[in-house]
Amino acid sequence: MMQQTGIIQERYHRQVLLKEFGEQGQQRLAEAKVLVLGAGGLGCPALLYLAAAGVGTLGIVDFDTVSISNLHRQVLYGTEDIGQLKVLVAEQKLKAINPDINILTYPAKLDTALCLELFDSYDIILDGTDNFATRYMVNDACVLLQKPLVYGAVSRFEGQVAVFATDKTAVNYRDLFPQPPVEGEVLNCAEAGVLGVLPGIIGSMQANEVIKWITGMGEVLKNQLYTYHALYNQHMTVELSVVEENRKWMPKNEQEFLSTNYEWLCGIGVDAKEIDSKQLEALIAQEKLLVIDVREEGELPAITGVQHLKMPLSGLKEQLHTIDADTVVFICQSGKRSLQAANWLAEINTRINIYSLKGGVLHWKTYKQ
Ligand SMILES: Nc1ncnc2c1ncn2[C@@H]1O[C@H](COP(=O)(O)OP(=O)(O)OP(=O)(O)O)[C@@H](O)[C@H]1O
Repeated sequence: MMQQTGIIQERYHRQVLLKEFGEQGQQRLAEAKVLVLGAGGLGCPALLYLAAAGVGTLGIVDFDTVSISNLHRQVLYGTEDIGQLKVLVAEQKLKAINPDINILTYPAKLDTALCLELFDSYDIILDGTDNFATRYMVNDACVLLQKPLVYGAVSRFEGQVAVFATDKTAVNYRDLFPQPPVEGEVLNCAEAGVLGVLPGIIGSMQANEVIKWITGMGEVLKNQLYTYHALYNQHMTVELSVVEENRKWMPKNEQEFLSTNYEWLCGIGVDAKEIDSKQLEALIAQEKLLVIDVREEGELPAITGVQHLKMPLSGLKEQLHTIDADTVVFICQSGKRSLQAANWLAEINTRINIYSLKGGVLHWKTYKQ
């Protein structure tokens, strides 16, 4: 036991030497539980440094397997790992670096239910994922569960880092980016490219923020956004503040969170927001469905058999902010105006599940006969 303690002391000797860190810092790391989301470009360097530094428990979530185009930046993997699950290779490599820590792997695609299941048992979350749907979801889960979140992102030669803390004055991802970008506006690494070393820098910075948060050393990037440009060595720290207006569509409780479709609100599957009459009948059987008829006054046939609101398309834009329900279905005569209405609401609302009835009332009436 004495000998093992000696080896452990030697392993961490150079960081324990730092008076700001010391034995207390090492102890705090050993007791900490850190969850890393995504074992890709950002997750790999972050995991390497967190494991090497002696974080007691590391959780890793990723559903993906290693591919050859990952290898220039995902430094935990080698050519022989192609085709293997990232979390399993990562676990093996990290264990070889530091056998004294616990590693828990989750080979799954993170969704709302998994966020609620996992986040609670960790002290801090590091987001190394690469898509907007996951970032908004992770942010909202961390706000709901009061978990600190270390955010990072890279594209081409630029990267950014921020820490979303848990107190009332703390900024979160929605203050920074109120709306997901429209489809195609921001390209991911696979489309835009990325210099391999950049996620190395940004992921390492995320690990540094985690270590500072846990040990209490220095200052974390709370209410600040750090940006870095690798080509010109330009960097900037911007002060951020809470923007209440940006938060109005955030889920207010776990139930609302679970019923939010993050992929859909980020424009993934936007074309699928039309439903047919059969799907509408199934939705009507559910509670909290709001049906809105966007035809103008006096248009026939009338909608019967389901409670609904009348909001003619001509005045709808002014009324959009009053719409509040888990699920809304817009209906018009043939399905064109209702699709327009659904798009308008989707632009300003990131929480409601919004649908348009394909074929409109005419199709629905025929279906019911
Ligand atoms: N919802 C999610 N649940 C679990 N893992 C996720 C989720 N979203 C993204 N990831 C993981 O985050 C990692 C992000 O890594 P990175 O940005 O380097 O891109 P990549 O998907 O590995 O590669 P490329 O974009 O070049 O195909 C990936 O390993 C991906 O599988």
